[in-house]
Amino acid sequence: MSCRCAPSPRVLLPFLYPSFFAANGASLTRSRLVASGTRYSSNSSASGAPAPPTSSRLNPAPDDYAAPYFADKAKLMVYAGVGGHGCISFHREAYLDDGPANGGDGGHGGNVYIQAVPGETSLHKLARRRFIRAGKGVSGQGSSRGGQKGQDVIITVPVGTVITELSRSDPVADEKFLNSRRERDAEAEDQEPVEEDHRHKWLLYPGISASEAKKIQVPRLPRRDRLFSQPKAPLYLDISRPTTQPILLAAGGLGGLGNPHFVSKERLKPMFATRGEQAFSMEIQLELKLLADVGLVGLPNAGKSTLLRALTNSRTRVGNWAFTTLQPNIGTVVLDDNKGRPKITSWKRTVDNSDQLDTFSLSTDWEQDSLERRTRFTIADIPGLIEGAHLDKGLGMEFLRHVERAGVLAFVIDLSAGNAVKALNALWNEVGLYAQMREDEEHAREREAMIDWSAEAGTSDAGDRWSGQDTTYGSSERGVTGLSIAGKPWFVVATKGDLPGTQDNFKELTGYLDSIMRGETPHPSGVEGAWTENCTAIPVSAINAQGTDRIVHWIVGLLDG
Ligand SMILES: Nc1nc2c(ncn2[C@@H]2O[C@H](COP(=O)(O)OP(=O)(O)OP(=O)(O)O)[C@@H](O)[C@H]2O)c(=O)[nH]1
Ligand SMILES: [Mg+2]
Repeated sequence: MSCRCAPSPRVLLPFLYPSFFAANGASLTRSRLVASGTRYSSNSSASGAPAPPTSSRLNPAPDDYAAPYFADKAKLMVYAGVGGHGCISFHREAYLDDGPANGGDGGHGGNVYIQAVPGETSLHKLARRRFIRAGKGVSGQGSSRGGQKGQDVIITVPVGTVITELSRSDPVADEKFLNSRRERDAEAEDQEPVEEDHRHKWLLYPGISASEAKKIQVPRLPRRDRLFSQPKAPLYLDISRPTTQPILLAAGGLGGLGNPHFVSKERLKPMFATRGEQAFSMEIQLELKLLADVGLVGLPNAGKSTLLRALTNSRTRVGNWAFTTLQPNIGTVVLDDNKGRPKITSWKRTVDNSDQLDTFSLSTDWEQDSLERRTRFTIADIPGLIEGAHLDKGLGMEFLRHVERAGVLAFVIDLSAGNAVKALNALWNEVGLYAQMREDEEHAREREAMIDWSAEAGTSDAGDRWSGQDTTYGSSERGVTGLSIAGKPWFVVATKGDLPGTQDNFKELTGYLDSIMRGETPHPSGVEGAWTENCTAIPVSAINAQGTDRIVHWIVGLLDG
């Protein structure tokens, strides 16, 4: 078992960090500590400063944690259902053995939808599945009985999921494209277009002989449009709010037509029906970007998880070694205990989109802002970053996407682990490189979206193929600038303030932050116009729950704007 943090010596905390002991209203964390059986007093005098206990909720044994299943990436092959075949049948009853055609139509194939629901928090269930298939349409039957429609499938994902199309196969669109090209070529050469052989799309009556089958003249295939049009390629959905209605990913194939559809004066007994349509399939990549209000960014072993435990009820793993946290953890700070008066009064902007069905675009004209009392906010603790994370050192930067959308960034710096200013600059450097990487990706995707890779590109019907589709597919977040992360409000949580010899480090850090606020020193990311308004450093001893109340108040102030 690895050693836990050693009990700190009795330091003169109230004199060194007066803000630990600033009166801040009711203590959120104190009550939890009392509940956990360990009593601390943040007003304890220097002489009575409690030594951290050997084991507590904030200094737990390395095996005292809860790790829910979590996956933030998944790749899926999505298959819509194929249509059921039409039926070739004739009415029969006593004394009428050769009645009229009565074959039923095939059922349409099932569709695949995607929907973001608030209860979901991870993609781990989808990450284990490679394929999602909607139901096939059932073939039609005699006595004009139509086949049942294939079962639709709804993929439920957490809010904050980004869906990117990797590839698609649409047999119907491909065939349409080939037909139009054939017609164009024939027109260019001033010839009659060669009729396409549609025989493979027909079903012939099984009772007829091969020679009879050869003689059968099938009519032209009726022109039919899919009930639902496919989203425009390449699909890119950024679902940052719960979707009130599922979003279509893959439309099922049309059911085949039964033989009564082909009855005519000349052909009273059609011995054929059409087959069900082939279905659309698409490979998609799902990427979850957790939507926390606050993101904790820090070097490994800085004390991020201990801080999360001190601020919330989270039971994330804490250990005295680097990379204790291997996957993001989310904790919730409850501001309103629902027992009457809220502990802290805070307001948040909400968007009223109740009339809208497709609510996945980030900003549109119909949005109406309104104020709502904030009763809680969430904090994301991610694995530690190290210098050179952008070169894939340590766990790399991939977890930074979970704080990319956070309203506020909290840089957690260990005051006992070397120069705090250097650590802060190293973190901002990695965050800045990450932001740049994301912007490059966005630009590449924008360029990609401008090129129509579909088989129908350049044909006249390429436009109307997608015409029924809502244009809000795709993210309005595109075109982010260098301020996407550097423009966010941020502050520093200077942890492990209880350890001796950390005061000078803290002083240097506050001096550095003051000079940033005064504009004498550039923002640590080096981005022009970055947020430098109120970047403070809050000293805490998370292991003793000292100074953590101030963080809650500070965050609420930043979130309220
Ligand atoms: N003395 C003291 N020790 C602390 C404090 N906060 C955290 N620690 C200790 O620092 C060690 C690392 O804490 P963690 O919370 O696991 O650090 P982390 O930043 O989450 O680490 P990774 O998940 O590896 O990135 C543990 O042994 C904690 O007990 C503090 O305020 N004071
Ligand atoms: Mg951790």
